[in-house]
Amino acid sequence: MFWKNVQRKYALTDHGVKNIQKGTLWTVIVNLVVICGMGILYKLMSGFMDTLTKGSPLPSLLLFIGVTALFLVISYTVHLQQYRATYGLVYGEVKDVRIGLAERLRRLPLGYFGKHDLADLTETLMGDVNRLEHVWSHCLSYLYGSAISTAIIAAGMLAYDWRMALACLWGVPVAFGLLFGSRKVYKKRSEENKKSAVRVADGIQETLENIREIRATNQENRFLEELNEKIDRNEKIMRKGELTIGIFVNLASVIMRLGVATTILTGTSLILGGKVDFMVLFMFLLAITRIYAPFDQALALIAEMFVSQVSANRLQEVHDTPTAEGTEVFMPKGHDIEFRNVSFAYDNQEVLSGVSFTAKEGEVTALVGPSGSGKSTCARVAARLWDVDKGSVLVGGVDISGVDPEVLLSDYSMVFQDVVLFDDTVMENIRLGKYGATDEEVLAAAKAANCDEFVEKLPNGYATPIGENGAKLSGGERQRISIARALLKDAPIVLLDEATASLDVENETKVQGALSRLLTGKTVLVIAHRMRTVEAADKIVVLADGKVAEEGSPAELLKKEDGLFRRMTKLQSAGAEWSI
Ligand SMILES: Nc1ncnc2c1ncn2[C@@H]1O[C@H](COP(=O)(O)OP(=O)(O)OP(=O)(O)O)[C@@H](O)[C@H]1O
Repeated sequence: MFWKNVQRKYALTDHGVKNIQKGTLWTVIVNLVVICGMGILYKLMSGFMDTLTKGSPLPSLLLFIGVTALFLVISYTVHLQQYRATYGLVYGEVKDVRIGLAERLRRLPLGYFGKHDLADLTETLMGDVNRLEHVWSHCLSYLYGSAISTAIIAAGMLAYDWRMALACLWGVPVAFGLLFGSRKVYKKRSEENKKSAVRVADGIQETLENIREIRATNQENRFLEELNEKIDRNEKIMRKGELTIGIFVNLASVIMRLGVATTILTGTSLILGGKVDFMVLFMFLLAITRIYAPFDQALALIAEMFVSQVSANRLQEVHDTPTAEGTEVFMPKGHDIEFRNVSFAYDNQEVLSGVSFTAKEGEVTALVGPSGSGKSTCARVAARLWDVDKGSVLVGGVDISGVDPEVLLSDYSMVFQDVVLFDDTVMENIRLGKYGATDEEVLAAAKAANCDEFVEKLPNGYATPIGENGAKLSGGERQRISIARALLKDAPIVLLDEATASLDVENETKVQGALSRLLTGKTVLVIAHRMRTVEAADKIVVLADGKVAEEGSPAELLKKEDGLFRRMTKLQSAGAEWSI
């Protein structure tokens, strides 16, 4: 129960908590071995005292050298074991926790990423894990081990002389009580600290990502001033936090050290009263240094332990968020996509409400409607990138909310307007469409998507790296890579979001040819802003305010006198005649 709590509280893996247990055990052994060393010293001293006071023969030096040498060997061995169990094993834990987090993030529904920005998640993966690593390696085992060994030593001391034991030990519970009592203050400071650090990271990321727009609008100074302000505020919050922690930790350390003074005072008065001899005081003074040493180390880090709670909670939040799970068996009867009374909301803001329509296999179904009417949301929901709130989406009669997203998505090809590319070569970016595709397959898909024309001009052809998110390519070139990916994947369902919008007329005509090859016999859901894109569609679903306003073939809808589709088509043809 105790260890389960520790595991959850400090976001440890099963393996990690076992390492902490091991580290605790070795810390107990180390502390007890060191106290035995004190015993050897005490024995030597009392031998000398007896020689001085009672005239006993000098203790055998050879025996003491032998015992000390043995002690050193044992001490070295147990310290090494403790080091391995605390520092050594923790590095494996860091790796496991990061991999576990990344795996979890991979399986989370997209909605989660809408609520957390990139800087925040990067901070969790890197900063929070780093902070916890320090606590796992430097604090937990030391603190728990010291608590156990002190309890054992304290029991021995109390049995030997309870007055001296109390004089020695009273500072430990008081100091730790003070620190535990002030935990809330640390937590508050550290939450403030974390928020302001994420705000700085956000500000830097936003400025770098939007540097083009910032320069184009001459807003550099304003952005820099805002960033400076965030950095200044963060520094002030950090200083305030450090000061608060420093005050409590130093106060606790002073209280604990007062134990030395009370031991000397009590020991002296007991010696004067003839109740104990000097060697008892000497023994307790030796013991006290050993009890304080590990706690001193823990004291310096205990604040970090409390502060790390905020990081652990952030990690735990990722682990507690339900992942998009489902069965790995997906055997639909055909690939019709059926929306049954689907409602969906982003952050309680309903965007789709009671949407019902069917996109048939072998047909092109176009989603049209005013901006913000919910077309892209429909496409995302159709691929389970988000889960619906009410109703259901069926593919070939199977409710997709019960299918593992990875398995489901192997049946989808997607070409969206905002193409995502990786900092790799053209070849590898296309190969992403189909895991393990041969070079020949990749080149055939690239050719069909009309990529040859721009790739020939690149210094290393298909082996040319294209920069972060394809920064070295034009919008049309990026989109052709995305179409090549979809062609390579050749999945039975194709989602297109204005796939040819960034192409010039000549390229659009060429790519349309490739697209028609891709679309033959598939279930195609096209999101179209330009009405001429959907002239050849088999069916049109018109969305307005998240509801289906009209449905039918283009010809049927054009006949509707006061229809939305007819009005939009008319408006766009009027727009086409207008020019600067
Ligand atoms: N990630 C998100 N979080 C919150 N709200 C969102 C998110 N994505 C879209 N919305 C909102 O949902 C509504 C529908 O957006 P959606 O992108 O589906 O519309 P659309 O019809 O595709 O628009 P457009 O034609 O302009 O691309 C809009 O009001 C939009 O502001």
